[in-house]
Amino acid sequence: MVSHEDLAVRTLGPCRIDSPLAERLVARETTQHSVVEEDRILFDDTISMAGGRDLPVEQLPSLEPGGPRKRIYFDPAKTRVGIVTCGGLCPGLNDVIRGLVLELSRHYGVRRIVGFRNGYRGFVPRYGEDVVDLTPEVVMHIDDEGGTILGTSRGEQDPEEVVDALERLNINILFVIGGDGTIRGAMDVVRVVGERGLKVAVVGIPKTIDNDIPYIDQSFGFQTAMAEATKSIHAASVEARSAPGGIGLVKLMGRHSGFIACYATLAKDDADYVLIPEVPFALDGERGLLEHLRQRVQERGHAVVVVAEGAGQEYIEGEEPGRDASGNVRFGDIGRLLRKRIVEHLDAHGVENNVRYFDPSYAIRSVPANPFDSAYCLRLAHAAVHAAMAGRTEVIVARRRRRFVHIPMPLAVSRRNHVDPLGDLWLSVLEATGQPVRFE
Ligand SMILES: Nc1ncnc2c1ncn2[C@@H]1O[C@H](COP(=O)(O)OP(=O)(O)OP(=O)(O)O)[C@@H](O)[C@H]1O
Ligand SMILES: O=P(O)(O)OC[C@H]1O[C@](O)(CO)[C@@H](O)[C@@H]1O
Ligand SMILES: [Mg+2]
Repeated sequence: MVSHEDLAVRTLGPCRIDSPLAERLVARETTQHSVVEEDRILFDDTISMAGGRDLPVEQLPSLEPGGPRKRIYFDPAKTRVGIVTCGGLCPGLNDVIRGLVLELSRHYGVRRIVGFRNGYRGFVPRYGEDVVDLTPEVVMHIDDEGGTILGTSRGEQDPEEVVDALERLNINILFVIGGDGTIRGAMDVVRVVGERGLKVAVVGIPKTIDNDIPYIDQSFGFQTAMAEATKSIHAASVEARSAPGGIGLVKLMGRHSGFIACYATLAKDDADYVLIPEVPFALDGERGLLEHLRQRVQERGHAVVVVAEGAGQEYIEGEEPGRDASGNVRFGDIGRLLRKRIVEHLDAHGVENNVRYFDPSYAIRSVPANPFDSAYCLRLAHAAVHAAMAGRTEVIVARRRRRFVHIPMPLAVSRRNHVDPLGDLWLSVLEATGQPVRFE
């Protein structure tokens, strides 16, 4: 259970400098729409969860609100900022970079902002990466494109070398935009910064199309990626309905969490089956997927199956899952395996079938953010700048139940966000598809 201590945010020191934004904050109070900096946001949101702790309200676990402070830690005129993007692509990376640069320069008056190229390797001299000066002019229209203007990478780098680069460039604030691995890397940087007695704030903006960062409503780019995925589900459905025994099979990204598969399915409401890593399924047997699918195709003439890449890995034989440069598992292709097994099963039962396999893969994450995600990215960037200028460190900024909050990095990587097989989302998927609760 998350405790009060888990939610404590680290700061570099007292805020003694008047914020250039202070005037705008005078009339603010805690309402449904804002939380003042002196207030806290309760972690639990049901009576049973909060009541179960048996604590007075002021001792209940609570989060520090995000947003501007009246006084800040860093002197903007003397502050130098670094930005890095790491891990896989995600719609909105450029929006976040743009938002950070514009907020820092226009509202705080920070004049020295650099981007490190290609993830954490951009700090390490042997890669020979250049450093990019980021000005409002440079970033103004970068949100029109997907990807990241800074480039990104996977693969471990020595945090000592990262901090060497921060020292060489006199960086006071480092913004890291990335997923769980990136946040772990940032925690190593914070440790080395502390060991060297430096005052560098490290603030993260969590990025993942998989939506697997816990304790937050939704990661930026997720909505765009899942909207993009619906196009493949629609195409699969059209193909399936247009051929005798048509079966549209769509494989979507989602290594450990099936959020994209679930939401894209709900958005399109065309799929008959959704398979995700969190819910194991039997393939064979009377109550297995293949037999259910055969009956469905015979009854309705067609079917659509959506599968997340991490689902059903136990069926991929003879292949040890590989690892990428960061140590993340590289799964076998469950889509191809399903296609083969579906064809074999229906052929064996003399059922005509036409399987159309879609693997949109990188296409769903390399697009520019949609307007909702763009607005979200901008607000996350603002929150990250406010947090860093106020000397917060080893935190990510995020929206939780519609409030912007600071979440300590150790908590953000303490577990993964999963689709709960007993939760509301999976229930909605079962209602939408009509698939059995379990294939067993
Ligand atoms: N456990 C870890 N400790 C320190 N650094 C890490 C760790 N895991 C990953 N990193 C570093 O963080 C960077 C990005 O990690 P990774 O490739 O896992 O992507 P990610 O941030 O998790 O994003 P994605 O959602 O795309 O997986 C890499 O440079 C990697 O070396
Ligand atoms: O091929 P890459 O770039 O390593 O990324 C693939 C992985 O990245 C993710 O999109 C997460 O960022 C996963 O869904 C996917 O397995
Ligand atoms: Mg990751």
